[in-house]
Formats: sequence, structure tokens, C-alpha cells
Amino acid sequence: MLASKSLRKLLSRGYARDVFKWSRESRNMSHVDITKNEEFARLGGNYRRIVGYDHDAGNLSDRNYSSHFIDKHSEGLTDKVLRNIPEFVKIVEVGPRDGLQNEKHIIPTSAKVELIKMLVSSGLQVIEATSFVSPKWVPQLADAKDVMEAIRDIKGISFPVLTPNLKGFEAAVAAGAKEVAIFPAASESFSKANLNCSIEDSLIRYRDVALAAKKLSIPVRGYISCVVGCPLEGNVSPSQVAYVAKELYDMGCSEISLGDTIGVGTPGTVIPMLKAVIDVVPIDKLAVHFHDTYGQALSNTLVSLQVGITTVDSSVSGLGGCPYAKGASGNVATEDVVYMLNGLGVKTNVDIGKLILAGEFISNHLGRSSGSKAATALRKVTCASKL
Ligand SMILES: CC(C)(COP(=O)([O-])OP(=O)([O-])OC[C@H]1O[C@@H](n2cnc3c(N)ncnc32)[C@H](O)[C@@H]1OP(=O)([O-])[O-])[C@@H](O)C(=O)NCCC(=O)NCCSC(=O)C[C@@](C)(O)CC(=O)[O-]
Repeated sequence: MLASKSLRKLLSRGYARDVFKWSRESRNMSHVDITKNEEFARLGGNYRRIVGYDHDAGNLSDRNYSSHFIDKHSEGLTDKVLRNIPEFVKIVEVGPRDGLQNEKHIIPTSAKVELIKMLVSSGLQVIEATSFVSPKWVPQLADAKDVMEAIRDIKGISFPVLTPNLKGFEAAVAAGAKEVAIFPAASESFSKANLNCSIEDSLIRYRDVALAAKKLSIPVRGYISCVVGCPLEGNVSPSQVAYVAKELYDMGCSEISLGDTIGVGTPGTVIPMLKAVIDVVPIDKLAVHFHDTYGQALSNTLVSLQVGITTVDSSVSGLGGCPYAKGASGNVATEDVVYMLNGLGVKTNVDIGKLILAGEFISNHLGRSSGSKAATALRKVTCASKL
């Protein structure tokens, strides 16, 4: 009786993953467990979940069709395929930085701040706000200080910022940054294009930043660009990525984000790269950062979760690109990642409806449609249901 009550509760809340876990645990059937399984099948072993949100702005609905059709025929396979998928994924939203750094036109500070506030209200806990880089190199983010000033009073959210050297670090700290990110490349040519120095010289600079940050107890996130391919050199070897990752780990980075800067990776190249890095850096320190140039970002995200990664970078509306990686498209869209994770029953604490509104806000501002397939589809469903 207790079992069926808690199961009903889980199902009514749409916690597909909890039900999945519960059903997995109950597979070694004892007498009591058999009752549980029968109850499970009766209550919704084969179900889909539809959640509706009502928002003042636009009556946006989130329809999340769960991919868990859990019954006795499919549970073994589901277990096999999704065994390592975590129960919670931390999303690092990079839209305001990676997303906007490459825009042709300068976006007003007020629009950037409004976007950040909308992202905060969607439940995102980590939002990369801006970069303290040379304004000559990246004029789009020359207002970094003003952005930080405008979000200074928002409590309980991490707003990491990019710092390419001590000058940037000092400016970031003066502007109130509580977390910074450094960003070497795994490819020599890309390092020269992006940072105007070799990989080794960039690591020397970043050691200085890491040391200064340590003195102030400021966490440092490390990015590695070009982890599977470089726009100038082509393939990048997993061992080279592992080398840079270990350097970042040794200098004290709290997290290391592996960036497929030009979006050329597939699960076939991402898995060997992850393997090489996991051999030298603990997996719980790693994050993945996929661009979607070749439409591989979600597949790459999924295999990374299967491998055991639990932190994923993404960009609302799929904004983005790197000024030094011509032709590379935006990051995987946060809406698409959240839609997939919802379908897997993985928690993110992100309200997809509010996230879509944030994406619409910035897309409207930029005068183009959303780069998120999930957001576009969900918007159509809502419009159609109004007819
Ligand atoms: C690294 C530098 C600064 C070297 O740039 P440089 O030209 O070699 O540096 P410099 O030391 O010779 O200085 C040149 C000028 O820049 C100034 N300067 C120097 N540093 C700063 C600073 N921090 N803030 C503000 N100003 C700065 C410095 O004061 C000087 O000013 P001037 O005397 O000519 O008036 C430059 O190359 C730079 O800013 N690069 C930034 C590149 C960048 O932001 N790229 C995009 C982000 S990386 C990315 O998107 C990939 C990632 C992370 O998302 C992962 C993925 O997608 O895979």
C-alpha cells in the first residue's frame, strides 16, 4: 500500500527517472516487489507525460513527452542504455558570453542584463555573464564592467566571467566577479589566433591568474578550446587535450570544460577524447561544451552523460560562436538540452517555459528566429492549440 502510494506520487509529479530507478531496484523480485511491479504496470508502466505551464507572457506551454515507456519488455534495454545517466545535470548557461561575443552589432548593456535576469528566473544557477578580454579583440563585450554592476545584487547565482590574463582578472575582481574562467586551446594555431600566444605561454599566464584567484578564494573554471578539431589544423589528438586538461587541473581549476569550439565532433571522436581526459582528471571535475555546427551537439551531450559527465554548457536559443573560429555555429541550445533531459527524467531545476521566454527575448532583440528546435516546436504546438 505504501509502495503504491509513493509510486502514484512519483508518477503524478512526472518523476520518470525516480520511477525508473524504483522499477530498476525492484527488478530482483521478492514477493513484495512483484506486487510493486504489478502496481507499476497498472499505474503507468507505459505512459507519457504532458506538463503545461501558464505564463503571463504568451501562455507558453511545455509539453514534454517522456521517452520512458517503462514496461517489463523495455526496462532491461532502458537500463542498459541509460545506466550511467545522472539524476541531476548542472547546466552552465553561456549565452550572455559565448552567445553574444560574436554578434555583428553591439547589443546594448540593458538587453544583456535583461537576458541574464530572465535566465536567472528560469532557474539556471550558473550563468557566464561576460568576458574581461581586450575590447579591441572582442568589442561586443566591452561593457563587461557595466554588466557586472547591473547584476551585482542578484544573490545565489554564479556569474563566472572569462579572464585571459592578470589584467582581465584584476578588472573582473574589481567589477565584483566571484568566479572566473581561463581558456587555453588544445591546438597551437588556435591558441595563436585566439590568444595571440602559444599554448605554453597561455598556460604560464593562466598559472598567474589561478594563483591570484587562489589568494582570494575565487574558483577558476578552465576551458579547453578545440578538443576534437581545430579550424586551422584539423584533427586534434586526445592526448594533447589530456595534456592541457591535466595542466589546468594541476593549477587548481575547480572545473574543466571541454569545448568542441567548431562543432565537428561526433560521438566517435568525443568518446576517445573523454577517455584520454578522464585518465588524468577526475570525471566529476569535467564539463562538456558542444557547438552545433554539424548538428552533433545533442548526441555528443548524451554520450558524455553516458560516460559519466554531469555538467553541460549550453546557450539559450543556440546563440553563439567564436570570433576566431569562422563558420562555427552556436552552442547547443539550452532549451534542447533541457527538453532532452526532461525526457530522460533527469533533473535540472530549469523551467523550460521561462527559458523559452528568455530565448524569445534575445532572438527578437537580434531580429532572428530561435536556434533551438525544441523552443521552435513547443511554440508551434502552443500556437496550434490556440486555433
Ligand atoms: C589575450 C589577449 C588580451 C592578448 O592580446 P594581445 O594583443 O596579445 O595583448 P597585449 O598584452 O599585447 O595587449 C594589447 C592591448 O590589449 C589590452 N589588454 C590586454 N589584456 C586585456 C584585458 N584582459 N582586458 C582589457 N584589455 C586588455 C592591453 O592593455 C593593450 O592595450 P593597448 O595598450 O593597445 O591600448 C587578447 O588576445 C584577447 O583579449 N583575446 C580574447 C579572445 C577571446 O575572448 N576569444 C573568445 C573567447 S574563447 C571561446 O569562445 C572558446 C570557448 C571558451 O567558448 C570554448 C569553446 O567554445 O570551445
